[in-house]
Amino acid sequence: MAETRGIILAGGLSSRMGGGDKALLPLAGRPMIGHVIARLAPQTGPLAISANGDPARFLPLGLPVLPDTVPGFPGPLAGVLAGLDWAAGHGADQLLTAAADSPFLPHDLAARLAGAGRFALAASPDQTGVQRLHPTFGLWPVDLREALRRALAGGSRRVARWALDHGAVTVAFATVPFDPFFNVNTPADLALAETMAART
Ligand SMILES: Nc1nc2c(ncn2[C@@H]2O[C@H](COP(=O)(O)OP(=O)(O)OP(=O)(O)O)[C@@H](O)[C@H]2O)c(=O)[nH]1
Repeated sequence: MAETRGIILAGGLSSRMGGGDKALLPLAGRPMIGHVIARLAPQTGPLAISANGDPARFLPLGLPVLPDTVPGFPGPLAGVLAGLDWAAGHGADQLLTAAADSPFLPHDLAARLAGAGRFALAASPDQTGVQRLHPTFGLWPVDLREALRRALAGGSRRVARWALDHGAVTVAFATVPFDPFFNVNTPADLALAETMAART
């Protein structure tokens, strides 16, 4: 059976939030990333946090922190690469990824993605019913990591495009009662997440 490890993508600049770590902002009594850990941990093997800078700020969460290995802030794909290298180093076959700023991710994320194939990305319909990809939520085969490394070295930053070009299938999730991939980018989103957390 395939062994899977998981990472929570928490790098990036959080510029729409005014900088700092979105992942550590308090939401319903704990850091936002705490909600993601609580939902993801039962779904996969060992977890790590993908983040840059001083790892000590994540110490209370008790998970290893993986810095990006691509210079600058090239986006979440660099975090996926660091996660794939970490998973490969521990003999895992696959990597489950989730974003730290989506505190209501599906409880059946891993099962649904794994049921679709060895490389799968999540999607959900927008308000017009069109399926939108959420490429930070995926199940990635470890053996694609050298191809991803080359793509990043060549300047590729578009997660969804790269994944679809490498055989990823998409898995559609329901948005009732709300979109489980709702993500917190701004202070207004954080306020909305508080009201959503009170209802979950
Ligand atoms: N490891 C890693 N994660 C990233 C990087 N950029 C974004 N992420 C993560 O990917 C997810 C989506 O990021 P965005 O909201 O698009 O970008 P952001 O930098 O967090 O926020 P903005 O600056 O407001 O766009 C979040 O969970 C981020 O923490 C990166 O360069 N490295």
